[in-house]
Amino acid sequence: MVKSTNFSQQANQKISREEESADPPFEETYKKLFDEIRIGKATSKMRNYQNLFVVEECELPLIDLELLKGREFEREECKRMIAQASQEWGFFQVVNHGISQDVLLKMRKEQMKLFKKPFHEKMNDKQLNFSAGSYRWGTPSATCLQQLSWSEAFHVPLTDISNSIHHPTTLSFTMEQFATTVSELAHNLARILSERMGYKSKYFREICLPQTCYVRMNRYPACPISPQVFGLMPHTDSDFLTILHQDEIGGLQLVRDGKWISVKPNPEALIINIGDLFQAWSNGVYKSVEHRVVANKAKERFSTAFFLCPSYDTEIRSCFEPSVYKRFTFREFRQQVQEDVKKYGYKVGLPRFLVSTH
Ligand SMILES: C=C1C[C@]23C[C@@]1(O)CC[C@H]2[C@@]12CC[C@H](O)[C@@](C)(C(=O)O1)[C@H]2[C@@H]3C(=O)O
Ligand SMILES: O=C(O)CCC(=O)C(=O)O
Ligand SMILES: [Fe+2]
Repeated sequence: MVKSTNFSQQANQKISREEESADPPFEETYKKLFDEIRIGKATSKMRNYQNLFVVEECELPLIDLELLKGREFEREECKRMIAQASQEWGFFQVVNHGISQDVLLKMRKEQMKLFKKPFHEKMNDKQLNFSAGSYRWGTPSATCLQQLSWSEAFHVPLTDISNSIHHPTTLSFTMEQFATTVSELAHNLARILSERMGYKSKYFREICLPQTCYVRMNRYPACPISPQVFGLMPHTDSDFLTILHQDEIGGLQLVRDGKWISVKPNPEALIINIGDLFQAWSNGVYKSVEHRVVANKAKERFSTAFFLCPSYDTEIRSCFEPSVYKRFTFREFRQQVQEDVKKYGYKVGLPRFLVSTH
């Protein structure tokens, strides 16, 4: 009797410990993949995969958006730099971007509080008033360690953010402030990039609506088996453009001239990257570049991203002929990505839509 009481007490303690843990249960859920390490399969695969260890650190092209408020020649120079970085790097960073440090700081603080909640609460949270499926972690489709992302995220459409304001909390209020200001910046950048291609229009304002644009709050827990697993596996973004704010930990890497390079963190700057849809629309002029996050062995890391996406029925076609890509709707693109991820464990992306040359 004494024994069984002890046992149930222990079990209860274990359950409450598990319930209280904020970290997703990576090891338990992906036990099979972790067995790869024990039998030595993972390391040899990793070596073949891509060189994870030798990466140079770089500073992304830095653009001061204050210039957009300057004289005609300053405005022109700023726009030229934005277009040039989008063509050559697919990535750049901006300062004096109009989103106050106060909003960025508040956003990060609220995000940290949110992720501190016990795992089961994040999975089932009713108080947050986000749609089902907003909370994501790991990679359900992973068949090997290289396809597993050691991270958790809240992936929230702008419409959910506006709705959450009906049950005001500091989190919903801060997200609304963040989303409104960052969304405005995204639209301004999209307009500049389209004007540089000769298009003066409200195109992006008309097609990118709050239902399909979203804010993604990422948390990368410290990962004891880094670098055998990524914080976020290599991918390109399925949008027009992404605006990212990362903390001082570092870990974001991108492909430049065929090599992986790591981005030097600058918490005052916002990182902008071109997504697949801008590459298709610009007929390959602006580049959607592969990037990934390397998990940190000792420290957790946070980032917040805004994705500028069109409504699902929008047809994406290139702004000049002959087009490198077939026309596709955003819905078709998303479906193809999901199909590929399910089938192969990774996203194929734009190459699926190339016009065949024979
Ligand atoms: C398995 C995958 C889903 C994803 C593309 C990827 O191959 C790797 C990362 C995933 C991610 C993360 C950020 C964005 O939410 C997302 C839309 C993206 O561009 O890369 C998703 C992809 C997805 O669900 O399409
Ligand atoms: O966290 C980062 O630095 C990158 C996040 C990212 O690439 C994404 O959410 O698509
Ligand atoms: Fe990304």
